[in-house]
Amino acid sequence: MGGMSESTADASADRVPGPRSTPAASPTAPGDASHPAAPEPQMRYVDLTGSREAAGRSIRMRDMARRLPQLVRRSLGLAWRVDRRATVGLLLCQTVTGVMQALGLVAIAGTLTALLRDGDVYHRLLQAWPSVALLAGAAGVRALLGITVNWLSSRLGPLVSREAEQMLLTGCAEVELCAYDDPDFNRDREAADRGAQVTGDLINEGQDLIASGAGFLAGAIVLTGVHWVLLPLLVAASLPQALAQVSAARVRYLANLRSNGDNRMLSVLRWHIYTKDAADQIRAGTMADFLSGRYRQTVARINREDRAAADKGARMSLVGAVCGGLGSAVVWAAVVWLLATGRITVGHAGTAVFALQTVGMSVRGLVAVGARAVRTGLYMDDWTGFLDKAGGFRMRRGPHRPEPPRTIEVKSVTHRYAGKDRDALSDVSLTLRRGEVTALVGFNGSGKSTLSKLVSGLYLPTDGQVLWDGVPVGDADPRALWQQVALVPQNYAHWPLTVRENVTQGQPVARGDAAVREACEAADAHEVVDKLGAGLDTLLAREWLNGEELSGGQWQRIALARAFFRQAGLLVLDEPTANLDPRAEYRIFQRLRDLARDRAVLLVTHRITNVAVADRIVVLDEGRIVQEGTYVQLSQQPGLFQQLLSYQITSEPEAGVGDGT
Ligand SMILES: Nc1ncnc2c1ncn2[C@@H]1O[C@H](COP(=O)(O)OP(=O)(O)OP(=O)(O)O)[C@@H](O)[C@H]1O
Repeated sequence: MGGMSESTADASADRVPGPRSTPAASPTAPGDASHPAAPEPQMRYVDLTGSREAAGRSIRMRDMARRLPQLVRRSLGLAWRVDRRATVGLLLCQTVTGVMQALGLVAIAGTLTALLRDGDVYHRLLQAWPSVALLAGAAGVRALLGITVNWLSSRLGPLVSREAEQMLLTGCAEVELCAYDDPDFNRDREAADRGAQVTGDLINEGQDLIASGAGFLAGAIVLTGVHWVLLPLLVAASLPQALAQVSAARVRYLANLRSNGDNRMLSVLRWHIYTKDAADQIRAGTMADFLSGRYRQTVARINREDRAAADKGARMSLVGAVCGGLGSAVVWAAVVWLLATGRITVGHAGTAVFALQTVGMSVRGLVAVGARAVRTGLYMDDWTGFLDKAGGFRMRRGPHRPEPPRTIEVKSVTHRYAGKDRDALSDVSLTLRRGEVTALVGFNGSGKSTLSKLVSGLYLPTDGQVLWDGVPVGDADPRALWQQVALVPQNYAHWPLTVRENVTQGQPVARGDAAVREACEAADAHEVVDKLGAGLDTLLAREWLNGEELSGGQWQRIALARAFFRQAGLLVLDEPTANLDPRAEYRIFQRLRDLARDRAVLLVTHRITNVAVADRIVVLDEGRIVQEGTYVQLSQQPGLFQQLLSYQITSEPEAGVGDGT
């Protein structure tokens, strides 16, 4: 088959690439390595593969025949999207290859007919040479075209995969934040990620299908020209082998699907074992043996599935090959019979031999590549399905473009996370005002961070309303709304970018570095920057070339500078001083009043002694507001605030005393 790309022969096409994203979930039922006698729970990630299992079961001859033209169109569509000229080049090459194949077969007939004629050898050779020249020329052109097809396909494949990844990244940025709390969304996103990785494979597979199709057509035309009975006979003889290949492909796909949860588990374990995040705890906790044991157990389960699928596939292929062999014997017997009964000449019989080989190879190629393309198509369905509906969570909010808010009203808001059986917030009402600092305090899990995310429009409430100057956040254009939000979340990002980019978040302002330095000073991050080798140009990533690593508190100062840099009408600080030393913490709290002059500030903190800076303190307990007032009012009122205050005064008698400079 001219033009069939090298990847066709690559057995690695059976691989199922694991999800590459940072795992969001953590193992849920760790065993106890110190008590090997205790039965170890078989921890596995749940993987709901119902619909994909059904799709996998559809890898049958009929479905495959229906899907193949769609897949070729899809592969060409993708190629067209990234490089039109290369796509046209590929199609041209494949068409010419098919024509050359047919010409080659015709030339064989001409050569054999000339050579087998009566007369002297010299005369016969003279008559045969134009056909021999055509045969050699066609073979040479096909070889060249094959190389060109490989070259163009291998250029297009990676481009297509990168494009598919880009589309996925864009798709992910367009979903509601709550999507990430939904297990179905996370599973679909991982599946889509894997689909994006294999999109490039479809280019090669599409080309191989076209090449096989062209080879089949060329051989079929020539074979029918020799005698009409040969083609249907050959196709019928190839069927058992084709069926066996398709069944083996289905078995492998379903085995991969069954190992999906385990593959995800492996990627989670790999991430924890490889990366720096947990490296200290793996060592100090002597967890290496436990983790690699868990890894081995999971791999063993996957291997068992793979082995069973390989054995079953091999058995099917064997039966197919035996039936195929018998079928071929029938076809060859037919050729001999046609020759013996004078229905075809010796020259035609010779042509039939070559045409039979061409058609047989093409049919086998069509089935083998077809089965693989259908499997690739199923993975790609995960990708396109996800893009079409962004996992069902695409943001659909209104067009309103908010100004810096004067008031933000939270009106009887109730919020429940996906899959939870209780509300994180119940019937909460409060108003934030420009020029005021509002503090949220309460025990862990009382709903403070949830409320701050609702106020920022990151989540939309399950019930009730959050109104920015009277307009529900759901009616606002999310990008325009978030341009008015400066947020320091509890877990702020350590972007592997320069200090400048970390502060500007890639959105510099006209005042340039002067504004960046001002924000750094307000957050006490200037002390950090001054000590860095390249100042604002320093790359904050140790593993990277020329990068520098910051301490936890230094990172928090950068995160604060990031928020102070942003010209936004709402400043949300969720535990902004958790990692700061007492002096830095004191300074930040002192600056809050200044910052609140032209914006609304929402402060979430456990530093009860420091919330005196707030104009109003809201005390949350189990998702409900239980107290509200000034520091003086609440500290004199019996209730939860007094209780929280008493714990902190006992444990932090010195907090908030002087700046010590
Ligand atoms: N993404 C989420 N998905 C599901 N449940 C969540 C999620 N985030 C928080 N919760 C639940 O909502 C409740 C409130 O959590 P929230 O983070 O708002 O509390 P918090 O007061 O900020 O706690 P902390 O002081 O520990 O930061 C908790 O019961 C928590 O388990």
